[in-house]
Amino acid sequence: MLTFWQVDAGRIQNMLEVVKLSCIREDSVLFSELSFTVSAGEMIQIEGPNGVGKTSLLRLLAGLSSPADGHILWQQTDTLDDRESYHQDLLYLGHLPGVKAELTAFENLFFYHAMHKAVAKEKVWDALAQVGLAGYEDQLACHLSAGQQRRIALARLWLSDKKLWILDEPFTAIDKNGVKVLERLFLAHADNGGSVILTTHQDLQFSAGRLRKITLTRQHLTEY
Ligand SMILES: Nc1ncnc2c1ncn2[C@@H]1O[C@H](COP(=O)(O)OP(=O)(O)OP(=O)(O)O)[C@@H](O)[C@H]1O
Repeated sequence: MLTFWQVDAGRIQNMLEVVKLSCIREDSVLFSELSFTVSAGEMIQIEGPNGVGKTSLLRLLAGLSSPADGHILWQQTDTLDDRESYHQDLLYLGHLPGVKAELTAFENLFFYHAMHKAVAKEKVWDALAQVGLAGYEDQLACHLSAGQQRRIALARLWLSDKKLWILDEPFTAIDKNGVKVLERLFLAHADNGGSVILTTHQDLQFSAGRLRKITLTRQHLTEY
């Protein structure tokens, strides 16, 4: 039997199905009748101009807000019907770093994971090293730069066994080398059968066809 992490190229499954999703903010329709699927092993970039609704869409996908209309299915089940299973498979990183200023880099990562399941301290140290924070583990987050604080949040990805990563502007404040490291991580995740949905205004350097782009325009959707 196939496990999630052994995706058979001939049997790529649709993991996430977005069906006729509509989003209204204040009195304004950001998008409506938005439908697309995300398969295991796929990386998707949601793009579009400022204010078009990318963050709003990711928040809907992560279950942090409710659509005006439509459905989001995870492995053929409506996420509203089994929110718990969906969230067990989901890692969402918002566009703010989401780190506690008064905790150290190590404490931020260790306590975040301890809330979900036990994690070995060595793994936390290793994850911080992966994001270039070796030597900064015991620094208070508030004493670190914006990019370093963002790296604490991103280090969660190295500890993650979640299938679906939804990442809002993960490259914000990250330097060029850090962007490359993240691109390699996303590719490895997808090659292992994971799925990544992200927003960014950057041009990413994946080989042709590896990153699918979905462009939001006011009330329109273009996919290529
Ligand atoms: N909770 C909210 N209440 C009212 N309006 C909101 C709310 N959240 C977002 N909006 C509005 O919805 C629109 C889309 O916002 P959103 O953050 O989704 O855009 P975006 O495409 O992610 O933009 P950016 O590229 O600047 O990050 C904006 O006009 C914003 O002001």
